[in-house]
Amino acid sequence: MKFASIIVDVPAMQTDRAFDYKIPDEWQELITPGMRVIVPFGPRKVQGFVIETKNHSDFNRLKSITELLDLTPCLTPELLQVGHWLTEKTLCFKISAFQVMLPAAMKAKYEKVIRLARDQELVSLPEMLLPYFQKTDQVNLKDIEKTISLAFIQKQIKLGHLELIYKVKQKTNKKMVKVIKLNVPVSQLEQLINELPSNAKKQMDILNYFKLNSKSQIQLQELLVEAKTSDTSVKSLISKGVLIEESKEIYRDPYQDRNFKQTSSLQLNQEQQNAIAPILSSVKHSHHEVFLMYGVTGSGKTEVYLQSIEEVLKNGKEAIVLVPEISLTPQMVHRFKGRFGSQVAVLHSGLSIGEKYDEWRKIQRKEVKLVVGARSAIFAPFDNLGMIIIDEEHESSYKQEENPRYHARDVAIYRAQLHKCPVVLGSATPTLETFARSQKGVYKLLTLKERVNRRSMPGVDIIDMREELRNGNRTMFSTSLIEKLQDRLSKGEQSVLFLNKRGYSSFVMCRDCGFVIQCQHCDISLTYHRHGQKLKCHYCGHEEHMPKVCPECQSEHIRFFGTGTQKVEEELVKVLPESRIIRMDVDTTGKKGAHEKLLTKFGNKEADILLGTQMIAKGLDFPDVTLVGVLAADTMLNLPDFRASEKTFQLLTQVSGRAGRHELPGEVIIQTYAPEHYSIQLASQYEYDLFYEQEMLLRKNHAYPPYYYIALVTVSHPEITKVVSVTEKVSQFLRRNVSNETKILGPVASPIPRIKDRYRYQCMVKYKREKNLNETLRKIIEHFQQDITSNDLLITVDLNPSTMM
Ligand SMILES: Nc1ncnc2c1ncn2[C@@H]1O[C@H](COP(=O)(O)OP(=O)(O)OP(=O)(O)O)[C@@H](O)[C@H]1O
Ligand SMILES: [Zn+2]
Ligand SMILES: [Zn+2]
Repeated sequence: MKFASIIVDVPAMQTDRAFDYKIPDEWQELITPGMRVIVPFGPRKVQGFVIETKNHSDFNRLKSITELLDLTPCLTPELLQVGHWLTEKTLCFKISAFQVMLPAAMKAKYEKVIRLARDQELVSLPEMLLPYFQKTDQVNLKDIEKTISLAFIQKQIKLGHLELIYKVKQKTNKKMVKVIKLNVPVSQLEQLINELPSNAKKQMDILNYFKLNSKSQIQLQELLVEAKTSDTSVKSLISKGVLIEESKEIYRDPYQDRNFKQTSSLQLNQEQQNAIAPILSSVKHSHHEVFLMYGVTGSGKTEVYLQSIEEVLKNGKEAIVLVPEISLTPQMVHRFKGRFGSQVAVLHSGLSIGEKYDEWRKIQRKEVKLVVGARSAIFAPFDNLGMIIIDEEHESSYKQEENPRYHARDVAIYRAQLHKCPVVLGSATPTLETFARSQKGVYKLLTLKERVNRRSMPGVDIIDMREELRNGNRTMFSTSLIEKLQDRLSKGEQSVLFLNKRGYSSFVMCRDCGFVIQCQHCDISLTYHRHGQKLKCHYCGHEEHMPKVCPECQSEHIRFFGTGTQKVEEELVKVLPESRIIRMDVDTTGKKGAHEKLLTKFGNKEADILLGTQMIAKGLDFPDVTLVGVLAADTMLNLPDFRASEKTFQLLTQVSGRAGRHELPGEVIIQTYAPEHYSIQLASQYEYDLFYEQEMLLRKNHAYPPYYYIALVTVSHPEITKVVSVTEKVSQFLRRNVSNETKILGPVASPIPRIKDRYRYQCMVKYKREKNLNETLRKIIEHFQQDITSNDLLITVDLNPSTMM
């Protein structure tokens, strides 16, 4: 192969295509699609992905590939295909699609280097430059910039004295350690020791160490400690040829030094057996199918995953398990490592860049068979996939909120089709989209109605906080919650207190009657804007003034809301001074490993109450937790988001599911200002099916998913007039180019109308069928290309947004 088609790392519309390069003779056998290379591109060198090799190119005067970064392709042929598909699906650049599939460590980083121009004689350089180029012909721009102005350097470049080049740097490299090996047979050691001069005590210690432990190699660091010896003694033995030193790559293993208790398969109950049978059959017949495993919390879904995977591995295939970032708790990792040991790689954002890179390479080298990870693990470079599992499929973290804006579920289904293997989506509260598909038979529905061992679901009490206020309780804890917390304290049982942070401080509510101000056109709460004391609707643009009294009951106690976990903790200590509290939020879990430490502490019963935000809502399975309290159930209901009710229902169900999972029965207290709201009522009764019906009706009436698809176009620019006029043009163009059934809403200011000094406007497309929509959207971006490249305009398109922000 003489030529390669390459996608270069220049994310722009004009460069979003393959470029041909010559393959130098010595690499013609070496280069295959999926490898990363360095190529000249204009004045600089950039990283690129080889997507094809060929014997013929339609272009002449091609440049050559300069450097080869991989010897094994980092993208398999299948992942290359996934990349092309992602580009089509999410309208992203090809380069972004390829890069998102790789660990951050492999992304190129560029360094600007100033080099002495060819033929440039040192003597004719301006004097101030001399010190830099005495010993070398190139200097980092960063270093030279410290003392010499950029303008001066630029002038020198113009004069042809210097040139600026871009050098590609790799972010992280493999971690290497020094290993010391014995270069003689162990049997000779005795004799060698005797031959050493008597003052070479340390060298003797080293040889004795090898002899006594009958080892032939050891890491240098370990040897120094174990044999209590010094670097110089090791060196002299190396110079004598007794030892040799080698560099060996090691993995940064975040779970090293950890023992995972080995577990084995449990006897499945009847419901579990019914659920696993069709999955196993699909595995056995290499048949692609999407299953929705709809099972209440604690019904044993994870055990079904584990046993399905066992079958996959037995067939010599590989599996991917996605879990939401925040539930990638040690508990979850333990369950997989406990069953599959070293066959498991773990990928999540708590790992360092280097650790992630190492876990990824274990997959690439086929040293593991299974990956458990957050969203991006869906791109694990397995080439013989036998199953993909997405736990808590309703979690919004499966959608990436930046380019490429993909949903892991879509990628999973696409990959599983290519590999002819099943996808299992699991949840106690599936998204409406997914459940609707299972009702239509697109996905196969598997149901687990009961908790394992028929344990009952915890009873739920809804506490009306308006009532509490009327009775003179101005604290954030209801009388009933405090009583029950006290009861648990006296019995030595544990409680979980959950504060829903999302949605705080943005909506306006009456503390006396619970009335929340909503848009008269959209059934969505208005957002409070401190600036100008205004309330705005982010869907239709409607706005009004912040009222002085409640429009419903005339009370003056109308205001916007806000409380943090820290505040809750302070208050809690006041009412329950004897309780031991662990607080988990962004502040206490910022440090690496903190999350895990706090949970372990709680698990060891070193605390009575676990207080936290979203991050404690999922996946936790502690036997002594018998009480769950939700401090403000309705905050999320008021987000400007048509999924607000659905998300509230999901969250309440998840949190309630943490109580009474083992022998002791559980209880749940939900505090709210909107006790009659259907998503709170139905969550408290574990009535997913009824919730589904009711919510579907609303979605139908308001033309939202799953009845309609949504595409969101967001325009941003530092000048508001520009933003408005572009968004207006975008909306008009869309209106002209879609069918009658499709609705175009906008232009309207985005829910967050300005970020980092850029104004944001949006336009929403609601459609059922719109075959050419992607093409139309692409045309829009192309049309504004000039403004995008040179005038700081940004147009983002999100097909299927999970938030409207
Ligand atoms: N067949 C079984 N026999 C005995 N115990 C089981 C069985 N299946 C699961 N369990 C146990 O029941 C508990 C709940 O199961 P699991 O965590 O798998 O449920 P889940 O549906 O995944 O829960 P959630 O969605 O709430 O996280 C666990 O402690 C698990 O070990
Ligand atoms: Zn009121
Ligand atoms: Zn509105």
